[in-house]
Amino acid sequence: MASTTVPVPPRDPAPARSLADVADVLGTTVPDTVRDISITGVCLDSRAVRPGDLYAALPGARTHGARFARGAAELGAAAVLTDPAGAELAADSGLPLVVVPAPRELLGGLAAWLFGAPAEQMLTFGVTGTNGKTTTTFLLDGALRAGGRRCGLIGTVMTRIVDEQIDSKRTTPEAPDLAALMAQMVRRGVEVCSMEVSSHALSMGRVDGIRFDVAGFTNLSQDHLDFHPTMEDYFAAKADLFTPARAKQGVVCVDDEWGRRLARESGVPVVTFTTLGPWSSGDDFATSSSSTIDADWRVTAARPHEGGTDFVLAGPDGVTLDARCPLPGEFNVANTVLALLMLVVSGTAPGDAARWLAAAPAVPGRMEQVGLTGSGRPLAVVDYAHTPDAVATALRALRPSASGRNGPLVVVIGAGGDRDRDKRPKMGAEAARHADVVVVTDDNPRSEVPARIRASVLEGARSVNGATAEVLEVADRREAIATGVRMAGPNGIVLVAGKGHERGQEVAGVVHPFDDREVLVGLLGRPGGTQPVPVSQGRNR
Ligand SMILES: CC(=O)N[C@H]1[C@@H](OP(=O)(O)OP(=O)(O)OC[C@H]2O[C@@H](n3ccc(=O)[nH]c3=O)[C@H](O)[C@@H]2O)O[C@H](CO)[C@@H](O)[C@@H]1O[C@H](C)C(=O)N[C@@H](C)C(=O)N[C@H](CCC(=O)O)C(=O)O
Ligand SMILES: Nc1ncnc2c1ncn2[C@@H]1O[C@H](COP(=O)(O)OP(=O)(O)OP(=O)(O)O)[C@@H](O)[C@H]1O
Ligand SMILES: N[C@H](CCC[C@H](N)C(=O)O)C(=O)O
Repeated sequence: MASTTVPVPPRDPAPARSLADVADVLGTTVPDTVRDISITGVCLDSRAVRPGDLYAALPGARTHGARFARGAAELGAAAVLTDPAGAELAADSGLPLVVVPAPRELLGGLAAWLFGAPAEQMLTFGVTGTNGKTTTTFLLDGALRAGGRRCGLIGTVMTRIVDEQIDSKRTTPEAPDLAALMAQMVRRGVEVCSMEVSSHALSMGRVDGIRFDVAGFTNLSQDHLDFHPTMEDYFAAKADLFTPARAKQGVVCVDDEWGRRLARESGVPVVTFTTLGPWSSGDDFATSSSSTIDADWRVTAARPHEGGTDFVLAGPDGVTLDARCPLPGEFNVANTVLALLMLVVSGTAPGDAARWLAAAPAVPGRMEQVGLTGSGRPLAVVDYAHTPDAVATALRALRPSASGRNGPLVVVIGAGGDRDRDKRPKMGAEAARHADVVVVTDDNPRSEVPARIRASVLEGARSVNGATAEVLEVADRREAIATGVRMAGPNGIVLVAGKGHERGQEVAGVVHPFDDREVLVGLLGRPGGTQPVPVSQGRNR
């Protein structure tokens, strides 16, 4: 089906409610003089207010939204919801104020109420974890489409309502936008919504007011330690999705210790699975029975092939299922099993789920082969690896292909500014451990000094004992990619990591158009269409 793209999320007005009713839902009251004011929406960004909105003026890390109440009034806001500090700041806006101690905590419930609890009118899948959320939601969405369902998708790469594509501002939208989006989905007959649930979203109440039919957990490894003080806090944020207020049931990958802990501590019933075992690449299925991890389902055999992996999944009561991961990279088997079991626990027959998943399309910017290869050109792959674990995972997945081609494995890598500083040297170190050549460059420096970020990545790359990788610094990303292509040579592989589907490079508050894939196409030429990368996968953990 052809897709259309619109620049901003669609938002229909909500059914009109009186300000008195709104205040009542928030557990407070408003003066009689303003009780009949009509509210037809809620918005927490003064710049996006529409006539009739309740402007939620929230305190933040950088500023207080109440400072922008006058701007909201100019755009037609009908009233302001804020806290006592905001009430003072918003006093000159001329708008009626609804004042509560912690407005962010009430926003999700309010938005859900205003829009008629849209999440309850669809089947909802929520996926969390450090890596794999986008991939798993795309797999769910692709499978359900293959099964003929009308679908909605919300995540980092895009938001989609049936066949309409909308750019995503972030991984998980703020609660008012989410409720409005879901109301649109319901209006357009969406039966199933698959969405990513970031730890920021869970911590900041963006999914309050939604109780997912099935929650899924991929894995946990270091990221976002700028926002979460510790890994423990990061885990707690993710684990919160597995509580009765947020989900009815869950599926948990127990390949890592965090997943095993989540399975033990989950507040909702969960089905667990592991993909670990001595199965490995090769022409024949290698079987495994020795994994000691306790899990309801396990991958017992696997056979990688061009563009994916066929595998056998064994479940309770001796059930076995032949399934296919339609994406390259062994790590995608875990994402596929997660999607498969989320479908199964929601009532899809296992055989149907496996068949539909095998037909799911590739995910933009995830292990995506770009540009022409052969005739003196290397194999170029764009991947969104932007954590130490993902960098290692992506490079491990490509190593067998590099060996097969008898060429070097080159990675072009940077780390984002205004994000977890501690992950930078670790990303550099993983790059040096798993690649032959590391080209360190910029990746959205944002407000930081780019050279300092690069220095941190370089420091990690150069500190690995015994690593033989050649480490280069090329500040300009376009030039760095060209260097990576050159260094890979005709037999090598160049992995351009970190930006995946992104179409901009954010420097000092300005987003400059930039797409790794376009740069590679410029260097290597455009094939008939992008295909999944033909990695011959070995064990890559
Ligand atoms: C840490 C974080 O997530 N912060 C988000 C949070 O910021 P904040 O509460 O500190 O707000 P602030 O910037 O101080 O502003 C205060 C209030 O004034 C409002 N405001 C501000 C300026 C203005 O002109 N008008 C206006 O109304 C803002 O909307 C906000 O409500 O609320 C803001 C309003 O929605 C978000 O823009 C901001 O996201 C920032 C930009 C961000 O980069 N978030 C990223 C890290 C994020 O959320 N990422 C996760 C994915 C992570 C993953 O990879 O797993 C995501 O779900 O996207
Ligand atoms: N199950 C997995 N285990 C380890 N690494 C993975 C897994 N799935 C994906 N990755 C790696 O992580 C990168 C990001 O994958 P994906 O976009 O699916 O994750 P995400 O959780 O949505 O990330 P983000 O929250 O930053 O959007 C991929 O490009 C790949 O390198
Ligand atoms: N969702 C992640 C994406 C990071 C991607 C990378 N390109 C960067 O800018 O750090 C974040 O916002 O931290």
